[in-house]
Amino acid sequence: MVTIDNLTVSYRQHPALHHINGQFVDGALTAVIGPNGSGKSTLLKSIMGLLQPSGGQVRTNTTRERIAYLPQVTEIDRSFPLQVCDCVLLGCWSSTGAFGAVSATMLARATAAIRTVGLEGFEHRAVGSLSSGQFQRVLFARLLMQDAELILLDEPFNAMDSRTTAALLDLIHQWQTEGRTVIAVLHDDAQVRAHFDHTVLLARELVAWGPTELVLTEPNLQRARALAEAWDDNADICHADEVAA
Ligand SMILES: Nc1ncnc2c1ncn2[C@@H]1O[C@H](COP(=O)(O)OP(=O)(O)OP(=O)(O)O)[C@@H](O)[C@H]1O
Repeated sequence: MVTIDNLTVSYRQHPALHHINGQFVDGALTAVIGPNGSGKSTLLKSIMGLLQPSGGQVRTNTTRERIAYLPQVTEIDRSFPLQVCDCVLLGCWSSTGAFGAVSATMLARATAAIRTVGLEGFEHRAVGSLSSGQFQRVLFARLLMQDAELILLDEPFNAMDSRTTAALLDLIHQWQTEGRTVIAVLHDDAQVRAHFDHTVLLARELVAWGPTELVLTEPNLQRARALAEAWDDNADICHADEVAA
């Protein structure tokens, strides 16, 4: 469903991803891991089409409407006055449109999604009044509404307690049984080993991609750390991969 083809993505001509190649397994749970600044979020944003490659391409055989993307919680502004139920209903935005009416069926689905993530009774709470764990559950309920084939999650368990993490991991496994493809940026190796069959290990370049037990080896992890430490953020700009004007 998603093929990465010699992908280079740069910010101000400094590559955050450099000549990445690989294919995500359809219907699998794949973790994307690597040291800080290794290009994990950049990969997800590139798959979502939010960033323009400076070289290569991302190929997906699904439509944009069937891809769901959950950014890092720090990138989401929840200061606007929105109730939990309305926030969850935004998940079916592609079928209602910006000003479309919400049908009784959609409302029932939203209520069911809120129940599934353990937030029954919170339907009319303002999202700004929720704890970060409760808000993450709301965002997962919104993902449930989207009925996506491909789900991209950027550090979904960051700062979540173990109960919330376990509940959200259950949902991710449920998505897998429904045949959905999940790609998640994660930091916890033990969690990846326990729950994700496939792993992509990045350090701006690709260190390893394949079955988790073959990727998360000490030599691979050491190589990723060494590459990250050797990286110079103030290096000269890279002209080699400039997009032809
Ligand atoms: N909008 C931007 N403008 C300039 N540089 C950026 C931008 N976004 C990311 N970068 C840089 O690109 C590199 C890769 O960033 P990215 O966020 O993809 O890494 P990451 O692996 O997700 O990091 P982390 O684990 O810390 O979240 C970093 O050096 C980062 O500073």
